[in-house]
Amino acid sequence: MISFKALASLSLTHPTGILKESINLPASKSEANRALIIAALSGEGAELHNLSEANDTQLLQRLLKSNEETINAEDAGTVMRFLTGYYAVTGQEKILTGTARMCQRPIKVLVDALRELGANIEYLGEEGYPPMKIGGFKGNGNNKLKVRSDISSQYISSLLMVGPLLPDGLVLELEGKIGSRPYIEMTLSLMRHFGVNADFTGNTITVPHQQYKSASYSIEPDWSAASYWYSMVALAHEAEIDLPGLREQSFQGDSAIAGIMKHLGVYTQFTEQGVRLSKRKHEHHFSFDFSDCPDLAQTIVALCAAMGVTLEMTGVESLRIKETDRIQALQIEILSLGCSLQEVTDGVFRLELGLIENDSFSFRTYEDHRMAMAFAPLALLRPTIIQEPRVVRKSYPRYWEDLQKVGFEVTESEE
Ligand SMILES: O=C(O)C1=C[C@@H](OP(=O)(O)O)[C@@H](O)[C@H](O)C1
Ligand SMILES: C=C(OP(=O)(O)O)C(=O)O
Repeated sequence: MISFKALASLSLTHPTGILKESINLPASKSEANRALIIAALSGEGAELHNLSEANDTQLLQRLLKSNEETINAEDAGTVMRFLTGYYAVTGQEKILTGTARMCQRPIKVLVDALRELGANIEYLGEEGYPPMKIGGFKGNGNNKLKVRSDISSQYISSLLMVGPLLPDGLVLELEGKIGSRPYIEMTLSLMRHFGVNADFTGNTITVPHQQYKSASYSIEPDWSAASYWYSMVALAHEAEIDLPGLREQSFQGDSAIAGIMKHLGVYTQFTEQGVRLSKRKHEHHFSFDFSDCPDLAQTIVALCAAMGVTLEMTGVESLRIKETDRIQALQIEILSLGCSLQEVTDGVFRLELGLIENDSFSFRTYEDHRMAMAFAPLALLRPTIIQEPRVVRKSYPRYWEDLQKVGFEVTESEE
């Protein structure tokens, strides 16, 4: 048994290229982390099933029980943003910090909005970034706010979840482009599931003052994690992969992967149990706007580069402020596939193809789980080394074991 947690890098090959298996995906960390915050805000009674084994969810569960003054959100964006709203409005005195990268991920939009609502938040380092000291809520602030929605939807989700607790509720007017919109809808859907009404019309979201009600909720498997299995099916010689538990009517915007992959070589059959993926012909050019599903961009760039599909993509502005600068990380890593990714006009990126000349690949992961998971399927083409494989723990800790289940040979690498 290999301890993937301890490895500096690992080597992947797939001797047959034939994939036939049923894979139990981890539960969605996005759904789980909303449900945990709502459960904490509603007091007793919320019953959550299938909570994710993802570190982001395990961490939030631990932190919500912690009496420590200093709270470390590590590299988890939802944990940082959701706890900021939660501690601020419940008046808990906390110092909230994270990894070095987390302290470079902006939080000003959320902090400004919470201050207007009556929160007391002080930056302990650079203005606009964690770490922060939170405490002492005076709940008589202005409850009608204008909030920028073009940087991160997590600020909006954080505000919405505490909205029902505010004495006069909350009215948010979203300014600018609405990025990652399905994540805002997911927040509202889960709030409704726990008995709270909210209205989203045009650019305005209204959440009256109300109480969350107890309910039970079973977290759906993670559609973002499913995207790597789509990639593997597309690159395999033969494949039939079942992903039980996924729903066609999902709260997760990343279920868009089913539609995307119609063009890129995978047929999705929705069954009573979940989905069944099989191979179909792919197109040779693909254009897509990732504004609603930014976490799928790395999967699609790596896959198109490997399959020789030219790609034009937009809606990827937020990629620069995630676990790493994902645009830059992609630009560097696809060089070994002979490809380049260039911004051709403002916000429009084009993947230019080249010849794959290497007999094997080695990919760096930049402390970003999605770099590791998006490039690993390329081991179906050439022996592939993935550096710092432990990054997958953020959302999909059993990823490497699941690859072994479908016949990948996964060994420790010297590199
Ligand atoms: O709310 C959420 O659960 C998330 C929202 C998205 O972030 P942005 O809103 O910052 O794009 C997404 O990239 C992230 O993985 C999870
Ligand atoms: C961007 C991500 O997560 P977060 O922003 O929650 O750290 C992600 O999981 O791809």
